[in-house]
Amino acid sequence: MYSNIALSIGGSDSGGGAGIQADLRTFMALKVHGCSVITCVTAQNSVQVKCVEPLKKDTLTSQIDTLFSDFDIKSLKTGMLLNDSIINATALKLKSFSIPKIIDPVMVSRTGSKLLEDSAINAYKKLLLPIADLVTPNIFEANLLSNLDIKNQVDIEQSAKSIIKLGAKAVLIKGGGLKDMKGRDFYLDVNGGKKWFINKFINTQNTHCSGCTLSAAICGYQALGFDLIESIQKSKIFIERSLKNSYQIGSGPGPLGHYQSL
Ligand SMILES: Nc1ncnc2c1ncn2[C@@H]1O[C@H](COP(=O)(O)OP(=O)(O)OP(=O)(O)O)[C@@H](O)[C@H]1O
Ligand SMILES: Cc1ncc(COP(=O)(O)O)c(N)n1
Repeated sequence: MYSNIALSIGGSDSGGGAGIQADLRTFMALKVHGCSVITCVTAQNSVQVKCVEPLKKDTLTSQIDTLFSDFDIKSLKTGMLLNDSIINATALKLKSFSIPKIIDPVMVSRTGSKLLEDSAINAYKKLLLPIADLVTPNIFEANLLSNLDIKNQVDIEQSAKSIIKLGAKAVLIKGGGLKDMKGRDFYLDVNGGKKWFINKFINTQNTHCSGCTLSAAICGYQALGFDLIESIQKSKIFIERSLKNSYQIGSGPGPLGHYQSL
């Protein structure tokens, strides 16, 4: 138990909803040991992100070096990376690790605050997509990565093709930003493999951290040895159950109640 190790690289959410805190809860639910590399500290609750403070570059890279010098990390995911400098430093380090890398291109919080500077989108495209084994954008993020204005399922498939052309080995576009598409995500890989992954719609406002949880679950299942497709399949079940267990802790959307897998 807990002999498999996964790593999350992202921001701290002081409200305990999203970011590193959500990822560690997810890893724990899957009985995977979770390590964390913090990129930024956010002061955040269920209705706002009050401030964001990035860590110094050396503090960031030192966290990565320290972990990899001792632990046999089986998979990793990235979340909030905020700016060019963090993206550059992270990409440079990650290039040398041949473990599954899931890139969750977090750009804006559920409460509407920017978690990625506008100028950093090019760095995402140039440096992170080419080293991604899977990238998991929502509709807003897919629009920016593919320069499209997605309106329907056909556009989602078109956007996925553009993202693969940027170098990602696979992409999973979360359809929830479109009407009647919550729970429906489109997968495409570099070999032309494609599939709609679908879970039941859960009627809840408490969806803070659903994206972080999905990418962390995929990363966690990969740390346990499942291949990418199996990991996505299992993560969709995990998400549905965790959404059913979601709860409210403040006046805004609450977090998922991470489902304890057996
Ligand atoms: N109400 C819902 N019912 C069922 N599945 C949902 C619901 N909301 C989201 N999902 C699923 O949860 C996962 C995360 O999707 P979502 O669109 O919320 O990501 P996101 O916008 O990146 O989330 P966030 O930025 O809040 O962390 C996807 O697999 C999606 O299909
Ligand atoms: C540190 C951090 N990382 C990610 C999110 C995105 O989650 P959400 O879209 O639910 O606000 C967040 N709010 N904070």
